[in-house]
Amino acid sequence: MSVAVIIVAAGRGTRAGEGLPKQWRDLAGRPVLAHTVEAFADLGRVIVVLHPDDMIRGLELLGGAATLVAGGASRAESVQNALETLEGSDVTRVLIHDGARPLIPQKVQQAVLDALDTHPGAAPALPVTDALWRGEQGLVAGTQDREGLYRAQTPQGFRFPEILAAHRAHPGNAADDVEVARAAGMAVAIVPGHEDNLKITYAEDFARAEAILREKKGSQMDVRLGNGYDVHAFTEGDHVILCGVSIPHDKALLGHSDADVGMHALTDAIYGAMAEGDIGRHFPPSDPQWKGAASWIFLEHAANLAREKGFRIGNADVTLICERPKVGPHAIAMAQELARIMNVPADRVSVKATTSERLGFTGREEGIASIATVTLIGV
Ligand SMILES: Nc1ccn([C@@H]2O[C@H](COP(=O)(O)OP(=O)(O)OP(=O)(O)O)[C@@H](O)[C@H]2O)c(=O)n1
Ligand SMILES: C[C@](O)(CO)[C@H](O)COP(=O)(O)O
Repeated sequence: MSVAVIIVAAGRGTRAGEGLPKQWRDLAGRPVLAHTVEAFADLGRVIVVLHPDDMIRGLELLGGAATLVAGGASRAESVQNALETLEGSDVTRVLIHDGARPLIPQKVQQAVLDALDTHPGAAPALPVTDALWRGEQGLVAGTQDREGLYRAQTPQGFRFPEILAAHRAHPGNAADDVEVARAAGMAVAIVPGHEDNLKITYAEDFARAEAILREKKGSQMDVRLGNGYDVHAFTEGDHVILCGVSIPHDKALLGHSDADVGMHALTDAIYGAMAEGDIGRHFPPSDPQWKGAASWIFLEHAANLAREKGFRIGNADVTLICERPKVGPHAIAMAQELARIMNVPADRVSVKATTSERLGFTGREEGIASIATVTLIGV
């Protein structure tokens, strides 16, 4: 079973008022959309549907953490655009989620996926608990029986071929994908939703979402800090590889692997935060299979191990210490490459450089040193 998650975020958020569309506004220090994407990081392939005007912003925020697709004029069109990109893939199930629901609990995602074992569609919802009235001109004009009424949430999950066919057949203007699925005759199971899974719709919803996040973080805080340090000496050559980026230079770095000193420091920082030793413990230099190895193998292993142990990478900060080559022009590409390998949003990774004022071995250009710091956050 291969799962894809479609996060629709191509709307303009008009009801949330003026300013940036709600998915790009700040929620506890990061854009709403960064929270939403991160909530699905462990599930499978993530596709984010964006307004065509937002594609560059999306690339900067999400880097390699998601595939970006341009949205349409309605939510249903946006969803269909994403579904079409999956045709011919190995995806068998899709979860379709509002980018504006950043606090989606993992147990709700799992309940939807589990229900797809027995139903072609499944979606979370909460029973209506308040009394319902009809109103006219500010007066109560009657009551409405609430028996059997639910407040619909996302992610709404479906078997892939059926929902693609349903969207293709639908005339448009559906409130959600359950409506599209039902129009095609698909049975959709209701699974328990969650009060935290609010859809940010109006400006005041941001304060509610912040409060929920604060409460969650307070009760779950398990933050680990790791540091890493590495040095590689120069040898003859015509380029160096730093944080996954190849830079022409009049020397190369000497090492058992590709000598990517920045990536090694970062990898050791992740292992360190988990008290899991260092690269040498997981990839012994005595083992010939790692000779000349690309360092992304080490970094990816450390990041995956962190995830397996129940952590997400909060942020990573790498400093390269050298007189030459100049790192500045490559720093953004380096940070994006590290983010892609670790599968974290690009705004959580920093690469910077300093000289040592011509002092010491780095000052004499005998080699390059690197230090890295990382936080791991228990989830
Ligand atoms: N053409 C559209 C319209 C909506 N959405 C997405 O569908 C989700 C639910 O829609 P809603 O909350 O109504 O968002 P907006 O359409 O942005 O809000 P508004 O109606 O206030 O403008 C949002 O994540 C929104 O970005 C989308 O991807 N494409
Ligand atoms: C899909 C949805 O979130 C279900 O509650 C909702 O229908 C989409 O948002 P809107 O406010 O109805 O546009």
